[in-house]
Amino acid sequence: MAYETLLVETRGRVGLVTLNRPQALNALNRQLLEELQGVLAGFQADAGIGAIVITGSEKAFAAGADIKEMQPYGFAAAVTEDLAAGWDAVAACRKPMIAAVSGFALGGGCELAMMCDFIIASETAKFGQPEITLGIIPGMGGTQRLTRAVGKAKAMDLVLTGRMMDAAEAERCGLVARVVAPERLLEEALAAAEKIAGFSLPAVMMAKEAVSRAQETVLSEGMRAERRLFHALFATEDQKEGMAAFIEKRKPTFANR
Ligand SMILES: CC(C)(O)CC(=O)SCCNC(=O)CCNC(=O)[C@H](O)C(C)(C)COP(=O)(O)OP(=O)(O)OC[C@H]1O[C@@H](n2cnc3c(N)ncnc32)[C@H](O)[C@@H]1OP(=O)(O)O
Repeated sequence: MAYETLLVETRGRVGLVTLNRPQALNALNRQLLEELQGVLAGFQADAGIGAIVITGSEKAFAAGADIKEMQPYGFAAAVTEDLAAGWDAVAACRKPMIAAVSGFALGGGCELAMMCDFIIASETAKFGQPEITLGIIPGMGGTQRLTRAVGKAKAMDLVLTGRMMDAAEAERCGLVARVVAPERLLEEALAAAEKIAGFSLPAVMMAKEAVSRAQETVLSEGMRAERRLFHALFATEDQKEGMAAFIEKRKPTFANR
């Protein structure tokens, strides 16, 4: 299938999505959102895909939501169309997603990266929530996910000043999991994704669900959720296989059931 705003490939068990609107620094418009929703639904349904990498260009992961598309909106249209709500479907993808970020990840670009389960950044990456400079605030989860990722002080600094932070600062404050040289970015992200895709998919999905729960609830609720997911995995063939393989000193072969 051909897309206008994305390049879509599979590399082994990894689905690779490259944002592809170079003329607009990968600004996230309606068409890109619709195409991304479709691609992720396809990867979700494809038993051969165990993890997903979302990346952009060397200059920009994404420079935010498309300002030219948003500019004519009034309050009534924003509220009735629920502007930005379509991104919830992207964040709801149940397979692990890694953002491989080079260059600008601003506004919606930073928010898209934060919808992924973790971010691997090139040394050239720049993160920010500059919406305040446009007379708005983040609308794709920036005030919420950024605050959970980096804490109130840093989130307030970024959201209220609209400044950018570089990859080193983003790693120091916990937004980014790893920083790598620009030429190693995709290789590193694909290797991490392939590694994840080699594990039992039910275990991977439950691990993702359990860690994600920690972002949303109090400790006691999160502990209960973790315990139930942990118990449930003892009903899988993969648990038997994984533990038998350890005891027999061999590599496990997971069947994803
Ligand atoms: C989702 C919400 C609700 O949270 C809201 C948002 O995401 S609002 C958007 C937040 N993002 C921004 O404010 C960043 C806007 N872009 C920039 O500040 C700059 O483009 C830059 C600093 C990222 C890069 O600057 P520079 O290298 O000088 O490139 P430009 O000439 O500015 O850009 C090239 C080209 O891309 C177009 N562009 C860039 N960003 C966007 C955008 N977010 N939406 C639409 N178009 C964008 C820019 O207009 C240029 O196009 P042309 O004018 O050459 O046609």
